[in-house]
Amino acid sequence: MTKHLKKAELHVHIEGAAPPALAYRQAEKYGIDPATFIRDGAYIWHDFTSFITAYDHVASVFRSSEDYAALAEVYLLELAAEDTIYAELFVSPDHGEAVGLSPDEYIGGLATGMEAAKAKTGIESRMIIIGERHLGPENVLNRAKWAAHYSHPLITGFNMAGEERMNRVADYSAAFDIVREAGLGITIHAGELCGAFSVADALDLVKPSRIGHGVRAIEDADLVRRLADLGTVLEVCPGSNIALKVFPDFKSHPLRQFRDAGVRVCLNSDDPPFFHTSLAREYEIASQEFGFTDDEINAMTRTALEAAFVDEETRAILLAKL
Ligand SMILES: Nc1ncnc2[nH]cnc12
Ligand SMILES: [Zn+2]
Repeated sequence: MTKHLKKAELHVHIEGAAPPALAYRQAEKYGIDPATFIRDGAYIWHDFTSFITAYDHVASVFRSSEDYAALAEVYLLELAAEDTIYAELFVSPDHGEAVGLSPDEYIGGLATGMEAAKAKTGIESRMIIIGERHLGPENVLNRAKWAAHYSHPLITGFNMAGEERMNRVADYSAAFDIVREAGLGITIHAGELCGAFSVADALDLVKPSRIGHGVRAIEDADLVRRLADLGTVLEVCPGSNIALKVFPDFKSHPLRQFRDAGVRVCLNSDDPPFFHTSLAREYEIASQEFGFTDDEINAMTRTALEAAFVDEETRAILLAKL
């Protein structure tokens, strides 16, 4: 049982964490037919492309600062109730802009929810700005320029998510140069839909301290050694990988191989209700499906806190809670 273990989440997309019941109520509030993306209390999708479409539908029913405050608070309270002490939320101002919310309104709403959850439970959280790869290099570059100049104490990092099969990492490297120069922490989705070359591109051109997923690096033994030598942290999301058919089952999933090869790994939930999971369930999967002991799982949580995009004082407080 991993219920009692302290937990940390470094890889969760905020709109992807919306409980279907909340998204349903939001749709009704704005006169949108929820049947286009929710059936029998679950989100409707069948592959990565339809997942992204469903994700965009869910995002489109959050239309005000208050909606985003409620979403962040509901999700963080859920995490805190499962002994989570720290969470980084991937936030995408492009989704706010798609429904007419300015970045100020979008970020301000999320920050209100994060502060409310901290006041109620003590859970610490930060925001990581997402550039959506499928919106194209120019869009991601503009988002990076915006992130580099938008100073907010809860925004501490930059990430690129979205359709990995579109373009190459090289097309986006200028965006990462800008946010690196601005002092933001850097992580990037790679090695999820594309193979080892995508992780190698990320290491060569983006030099991230963490990689979202990264799991298909397992296809290249030299690359696995390189990840171990560099100390790059993989934000592993086993439930997501199985749901999206990156691997057919947990037996084929390389989490243990990475850990045994000395690659730094931590456990994450990605878009929990889409993949019928939660952070607590990912911890349980690590125990039940991968056979990790409590000590081994605690070591992954420690890795997450060591790799978190927080100031050193906050990191020391979080590590002391473990
Ligand atoms: N698993 C995932 N991969 C890439 N982009 C995403 N956006 C939300 N979830 C994602
Ligand atoms: Zn992700």
